[in-house]
Amino acid sequence: MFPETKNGYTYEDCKATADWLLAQTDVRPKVGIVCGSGLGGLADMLKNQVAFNYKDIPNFPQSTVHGHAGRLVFGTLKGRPCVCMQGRFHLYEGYSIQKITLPIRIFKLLGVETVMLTNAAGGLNQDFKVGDIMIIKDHLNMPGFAGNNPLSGPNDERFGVRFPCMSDAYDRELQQMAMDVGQELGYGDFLKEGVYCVLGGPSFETVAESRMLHKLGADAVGMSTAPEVIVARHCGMRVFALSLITNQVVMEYDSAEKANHEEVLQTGKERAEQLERLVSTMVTKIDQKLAFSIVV
Ligand SMILES: O=P(O)(O)O[C@@H]1C[C@H](O)[C@@H](CO)O1
Ligand SMILES: Nc1nc2[nH]cnc2c(=O)[nH]1
Repeated sequence: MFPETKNGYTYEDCKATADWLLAQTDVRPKVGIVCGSGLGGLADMLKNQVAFNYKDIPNFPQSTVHGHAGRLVFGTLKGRPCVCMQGRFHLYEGYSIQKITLPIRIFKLLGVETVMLTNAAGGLNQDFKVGDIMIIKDHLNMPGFAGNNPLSGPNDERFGVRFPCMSDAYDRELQQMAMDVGQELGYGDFLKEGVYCVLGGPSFETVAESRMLHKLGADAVGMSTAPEVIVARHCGMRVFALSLITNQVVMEYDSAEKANHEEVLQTGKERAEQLERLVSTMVTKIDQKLAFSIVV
């Protein structure tokens, strides 16, 4: 059976969860990280961990997907206080769009200022290869086109405005920082940028759908991230996101390739180390930048 779905969480629901967490850890995170399919190793990098299983956190959904451990981990990444979702929620798990994005509002109430999201995605851009890391510069929110937006329903101004702007959703300074860090780390050959398209899943795309998405300007397709980004921007957090291109989307009828979750997880394993180094190096630079802006 599908997990329980609740349509809408109040500010008080989110605050109760955030306060429950804050009472059990001294970590006061400034950066919140969401790990995509097979990319949960990032959370293991945190030192001085205080970790919670999702099933023990009030109001939290449960992870049901292989490759999503279902733990919220507080700790320090290279000395910087962070909180990390080792596993995210997806629409296809049967949760409401408000429920899959609930942790982002909890991030906000924990004091997070910058959200960094990773995901596994299929490559539509013909110049992309499996193993490329795509810095997301924009998204196509297909569920939103059909009226399924995480901000649907009553708006609570304590989170943000009724009609938030999304033309600057992905922080341009952080995109540039990722490019610079990637170059420094020698990732130039496999670091790309592009537009991410979210679909509801869980079925992968037909050939006709993939061709359509490519024509619409999508470089990669997945089943997450955009709803989280909308909620993060609504409540004023900075956003950085990247996709690991885990498979090439099938665009030809005579192709023998078949998309599958095992390939997605396998590619995650092969690129995990580089991806973790990119994100963790950025965290140290974001922190320096914040410290600098406070001094100035
Ligand atoms: O959580 P992400 O977006 O990384 O997960 C992707 C989309 C599906 O959940 C799964 C398909 O293999 O990977
Ligand atoms: N929709 C979708 N999600 C993915 N996640 C990882 N690969 C893919 C893909 O090819 N399509």
